[in-house]
Amino acid sequence: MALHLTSSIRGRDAILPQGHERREFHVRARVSMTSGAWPEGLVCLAGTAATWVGAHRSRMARSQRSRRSNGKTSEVFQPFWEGFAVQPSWHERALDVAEVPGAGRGWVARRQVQKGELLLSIPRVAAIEVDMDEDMEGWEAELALNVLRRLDRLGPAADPRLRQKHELQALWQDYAKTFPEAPAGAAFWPQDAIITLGWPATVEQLLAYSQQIQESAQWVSGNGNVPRDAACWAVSAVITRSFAVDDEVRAMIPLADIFNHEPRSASSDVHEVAWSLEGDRFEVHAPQTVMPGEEVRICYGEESAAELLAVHGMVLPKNEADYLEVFESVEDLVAAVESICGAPRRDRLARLEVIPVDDLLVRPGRLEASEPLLRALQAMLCEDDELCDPGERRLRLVCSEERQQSLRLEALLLLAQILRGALRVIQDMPDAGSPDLAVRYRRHVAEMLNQFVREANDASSAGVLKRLFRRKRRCCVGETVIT
Ligand SMILES: C[S@@+](CC[C@H](N)C(=O)[O-])C[C@H]1O[C@@H](n2cnc3c(N)ncnc32)[C@H](O)[C@@H]1O
Repeated sequence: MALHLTSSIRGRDAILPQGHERREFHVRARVSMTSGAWPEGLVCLAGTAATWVGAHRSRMARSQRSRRSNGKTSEVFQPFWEGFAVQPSWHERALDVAEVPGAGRGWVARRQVQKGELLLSIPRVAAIEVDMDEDMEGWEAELALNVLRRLDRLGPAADPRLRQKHELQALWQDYAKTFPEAPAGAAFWPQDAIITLGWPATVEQLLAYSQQIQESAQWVSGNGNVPRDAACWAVSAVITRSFAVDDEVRAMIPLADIFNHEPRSASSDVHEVAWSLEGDRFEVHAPQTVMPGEEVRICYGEESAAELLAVHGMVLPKNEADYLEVFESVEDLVAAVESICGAPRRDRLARLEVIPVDDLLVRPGRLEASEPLLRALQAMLCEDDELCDPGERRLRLVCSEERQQSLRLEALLLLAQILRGALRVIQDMPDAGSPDLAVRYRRHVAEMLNQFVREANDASSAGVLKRLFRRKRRCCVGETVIT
């Protein structure tokens, strides 16, 4: 049976420790931003990731992560490896636990590891699980309570039926001591700290997710009769260290939770399935070939910077799965275009509604990464008769090649103008009073916006020059597929 991350990775099988289900993250809560200084029409809300072609991590980056394993760190895990009956045997293992700067501990190759090689095989009985159907929300509460039960940490007034004796209880109690003592995710921050993240869509997502997490902690605290801190610890442990299995089960799997995250987009060719459930054992296979001393990382899912921050409290320098939600809906996009260009477009809304909200995102990297948003803008800017609806919820731009280029240029300049406004707001936010991670997140957002604006400037000056010097040629009718 294949295991997969329920909604973040579409159409592919994988098992990934993941902080939350994307659909849960998208619970919406209206936020009134304090600044009021956002460019008119720029409303940011949750959306989901669309695929895009991103750069793959370089050999250089991998070798920078190479770590000599410290024998002592690894040996701490020998009793767990043997006690949980992990295979292959401790002496035949391909990996060591090592300290990885900036990432806590991670699994490092003791020898060359071949892509697809079996790294860990863990009996299912060693895991702590919760059943999970498609619509189950708040799974983290149930799994956190199960963790506290397994650790025998329920309070005296908890329902006695929840008490559980398990053969691996003592081992789990020791194993759990290796977890971080306090939650690191921004979902546990107070509301005013979350607001300092600055980007409206992120703030909105985080506030909604934080509310869900707080409610889960409340439920765990009540049902387990444990202090709030203990409940938050357990919820944080399960959202940072559990694995989704076929949309049916969520599991804390000892030793498998030591793999660190490798951010990758859906289109990455190294985005291989690392996990499977074979019979009554969880298996982890190497997602790619790794040299001795290099860390083996797996992809937790297509997590944006905001999602990683919410769950894990980390802002990674490079994340090809990242995105920024610029418009909440096509209607917001229309409003932005109208307010900047002064051209009414509302009557086109019905036709434009086929554009998925997933397209209204800015992504890091070259302009091509944000192509769906640029195409949506072109559909907004063109004349009525240049837009063709061939049915099946598709839209096409049908006009001369030259006209298409000019529309693309217009779209680029318009989006750059909108993003420049957003950039100013982000950059003007004072660092004082914001958690360090919020400042890092805002810098990350500013960097992404700056990159887009730079690229747009370069592309538009190249485009203008091309048009100025273009020799007269016959215009042929071209087609651009919008959706
Ligand atoms: C599943 S655990 C991985 C093992 C963890 N490093 C440890 O020491 O126990 C997930 C946590 O590891 C850290 N982590 C995972 N991937 C990381 C990365 N690429 N960079 C920095 N920290 C990372 C985060 O703290 C995250 O919440």
